Amino acid sequence: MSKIDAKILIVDDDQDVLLAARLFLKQHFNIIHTEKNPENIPAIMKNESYDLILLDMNFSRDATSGKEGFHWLNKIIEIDPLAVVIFITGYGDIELAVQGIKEGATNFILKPWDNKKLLATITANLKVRHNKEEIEDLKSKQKVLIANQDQAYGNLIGQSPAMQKVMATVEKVAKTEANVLILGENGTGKELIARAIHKASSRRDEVFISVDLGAISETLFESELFGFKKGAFTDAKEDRAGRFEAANKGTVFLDEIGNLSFNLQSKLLSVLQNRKVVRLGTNREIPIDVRLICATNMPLYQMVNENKFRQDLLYRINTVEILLPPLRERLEDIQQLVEHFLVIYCKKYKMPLKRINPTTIRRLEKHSWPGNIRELQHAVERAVILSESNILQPQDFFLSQIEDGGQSDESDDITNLEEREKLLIRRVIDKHGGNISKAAKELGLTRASLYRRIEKHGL
Ligand SMILES: Nc1ncnc2c1ncn2[C@@H]1O[C@H](COP(=O)(O)OP(=O)(O)OP(=O)(O)O)[C@@H](O)[C@H]1O
Repeated sequence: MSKIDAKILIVDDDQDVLLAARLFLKQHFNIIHTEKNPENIPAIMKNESYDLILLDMNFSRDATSGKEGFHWLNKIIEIDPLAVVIFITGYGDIELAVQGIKEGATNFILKPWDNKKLLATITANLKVRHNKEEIEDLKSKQKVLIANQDQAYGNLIGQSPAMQKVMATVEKVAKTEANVLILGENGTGKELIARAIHKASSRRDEVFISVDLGAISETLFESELFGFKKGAFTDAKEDRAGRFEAANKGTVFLDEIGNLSFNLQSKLLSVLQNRKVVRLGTNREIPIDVRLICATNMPLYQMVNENKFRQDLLYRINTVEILLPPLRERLEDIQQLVEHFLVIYCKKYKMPLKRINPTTIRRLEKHSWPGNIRELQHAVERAVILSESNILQPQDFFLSQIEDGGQSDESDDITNLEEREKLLIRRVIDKHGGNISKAAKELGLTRASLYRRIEKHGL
């Protein structure tokens, strides 16, 4: 019979117990160590790591209080927080043993024991150690993932009074559990603000799950958000947790909430009211503990008046509201943002740090930035890639003139068809903040043919 690969320590002041346990367990497990004196536990554990420890509850003669057992249990957990400890106890001490489990023991076994039962208890509890290790491993991976995710979003920049006010609200609201509604045009930084609230909250070590409601179809809404059981529908090949469940103890960010149909608004409201989800294909309610942050670029209050958005849902999500002004209303932030993105992109493309002169900044301040900060970010990235010089000039940003005052349209001077096409493509891409899919749609092209034209014109 092959032995189970496990290292077990038995601590008991009764030599007979140690001997009997050792002889029996040696037949089933690789390494068995025994110790008569609990005082030696710290020294032993300094050099060895055990998969499981069997620990007597009372050491001194006639002792029955279990105090010693608790003392040594605490010591063991202090040395190895993942330790799996099984108390060895007499019939009269069951209540104490149960107390021991509350204090951190994994299980208990009664003396004199039945060998089969001892074996079954040890085998079952060895898995506990394995599970604890797996959980620790997942937790540390989660930390790395969270840090990585945050890095992709970067810091919140903005010295304009409007942004300073937003930042002060973020700081205040982060300390609470209040639901937050962030309103603002596309690309104004709604998700970045939501992440900043999460990062400054007591949930910062848990996950931040972002759900783009505009991208989830009516049919997928429930399975994506609430999860499903294997077989609940044709493609449900395995049980799956929904985003709410996955975000448990963390934050859920529901982006584009204004895009939800009336029917789905009711389903969402019911989950928010009950704080429970039911996976598709089951009846079991799963409690969820999430911080809710919603965002939209749609006029929710007007939609309520037009019966397009439920008033009760609005009141549930808007405990605190943050309004992000468009970039054209906080021009003071442009210089700082450009410098911020220059550092990021020069590093990304392994170039010496490029600079920008005041004339270029003034020119950027004149642009209306319909795609807001995302558009500015893409414009800086493009300028970093394409500009030959170390100091960026207005022309490096390919800004269209028509939006910036309306007096002159550079296309008026262009009679060459190729040049006109180039200008038009540049403008539409700028208008959509660099979003190729949207630009292609507006131009009536497929993404592939837009890419071909971008290449042809060297855009
Ligand atoms: N104040 C800011 N400081 C630095 N970077 C910012 C700031 N605001 C936005 N950004 C950057 O601009 C980009 C767009 O921001 P974000 O995705 O948060 O906008 P959004 O309002 O959620 O957009 P959408 O409405 O399209 O979902 C991101 O890369 C973000 O890091």
